[in-house]
Amino acid sequence: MKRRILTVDDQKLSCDHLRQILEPEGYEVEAAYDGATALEMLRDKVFHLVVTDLKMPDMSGFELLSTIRDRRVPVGVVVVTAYGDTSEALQTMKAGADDFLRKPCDAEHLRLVVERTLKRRHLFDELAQLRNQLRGTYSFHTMVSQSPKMRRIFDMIQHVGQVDSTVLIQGETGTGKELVAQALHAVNTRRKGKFVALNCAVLNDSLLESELFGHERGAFTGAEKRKIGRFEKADGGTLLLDEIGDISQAMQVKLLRVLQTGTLERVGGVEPIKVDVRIVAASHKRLEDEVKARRFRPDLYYRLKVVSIDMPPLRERKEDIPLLAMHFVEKHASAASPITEIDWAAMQALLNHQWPGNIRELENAVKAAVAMAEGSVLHRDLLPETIAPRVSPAAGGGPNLIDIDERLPHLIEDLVGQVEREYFQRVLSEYHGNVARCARHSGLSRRSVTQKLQKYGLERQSFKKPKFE
Ligand SMILES: Nc1ncnc2c1ncn2[C@@H]1O[C@H](COP(=O)(O)OP(=O)(O)OP(=O)(O)O)[C@@H](O)[C@H]1O
Repeated sequence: MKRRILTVDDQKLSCDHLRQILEPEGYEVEAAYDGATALEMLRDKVFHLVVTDLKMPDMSGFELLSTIRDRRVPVGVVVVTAYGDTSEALQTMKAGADDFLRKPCDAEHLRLVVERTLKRRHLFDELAQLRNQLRGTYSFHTMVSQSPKMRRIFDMIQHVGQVDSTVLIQGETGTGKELVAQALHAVNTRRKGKFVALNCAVLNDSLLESELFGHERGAFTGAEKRKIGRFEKADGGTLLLDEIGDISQAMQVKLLRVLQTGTLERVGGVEPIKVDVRIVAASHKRLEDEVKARRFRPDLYYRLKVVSIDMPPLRERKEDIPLLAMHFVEKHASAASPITEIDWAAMQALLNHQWPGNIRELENAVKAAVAMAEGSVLHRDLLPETIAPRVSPAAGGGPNLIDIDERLPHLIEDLVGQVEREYFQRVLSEYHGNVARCARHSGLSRRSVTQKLQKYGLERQSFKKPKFE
């Protein structure tokens, strides 16, 4: 299908000039000589891109852009600004322009900007469509991820969830260790019992001991009532011991004893109490190193790491950033902050950041941006400066002030490919390889489904229901 471009300028000559450059490139080009006509044309016909002048007598290009975005017309917009007016260019980007061009338009630059904008729009639209189709495909309990490393962890949780082995989850802060622990609880029959968590790093030994094991009335000054500890509260369920690498040697001994015997004594108590608790331990420190440095007991370490899960940091699974960012937009958007999209420049800043605070840092950044946003789009300058350093207009000068990361289209293309492959795999298996039913389900023609299966090397035969005589 030919890509259709609408040029908007009160100067007929300028529209003709754009047409002369763009038509030989294979685009279908139409012109409107004022904003109101442009809006009418956009209502009546599908356009993929609008290239509008900024200065026009009745409705300015700026107003046209804002109306297009307010009405959520799914079209790319490139604004043509006066030469050298940097602040104007920045303003238009803030208002949701995909890109801008300076007058007089250089043919080569125009071709490049148009091609790039159309490509990005196309990928973004595809991504948005897939997101709707696939809500669910990349979720696992309260987590979302499409990175192969995380998908393996999800499989593992499903697998070890059925047994009661102790699990050690290691990984940097904010990588989702607690969510993994909750998922381990949720897939186990113990989900009928409680999931109890305790951060061991914030308490001194005596407080930690009474928090874990409870205490009897009068066990120490201030112990006015009997207290039930976390172990007892988690009886029949799961106990997450977070930041286990930070507990003292003395506490390690006490904990080991409870793990070995399955019984504990409350502080100040004499009666052994039997508990049936599945232990999940988490640590941002690598316990193996702590053992080598003789700060952590090897016997406790081996007892904890019957199953070991290593959480990859976010910088090693950048393909998850668009998915997670959109997940957090959806999670935190509200009637007062009705964000539905993340613009290109903001997404690029998210992809370029190194995320020392991992997913928690990403969630906080998106949450704050959603709360501050006024329109439906999360723009780059809503993100913290540490993630999206401000571009000073004075420092500009090149054709584009915002440096577009050229890897991004590939990254998104890969993502779309992966998402799509998994989608078709799932639908094929649901309909046992029946292409007609897959086509009906996905709203595509049989031919398109067959092409997709070929593209992703999916053999419909292998999804057929086995026949038994
Ligand atoms: N895969 C994921 N999908 C959605 N949200 C996630 C995912 N992973 C983590 N989060 C969110 O990121 C935040 C941090 O996750 P979590 O508390 O589980 O990390 P953690 O590794 O236990 O952190 P810490 O080491 O600081 O205790 C939470 O708000 C959580 O909801």
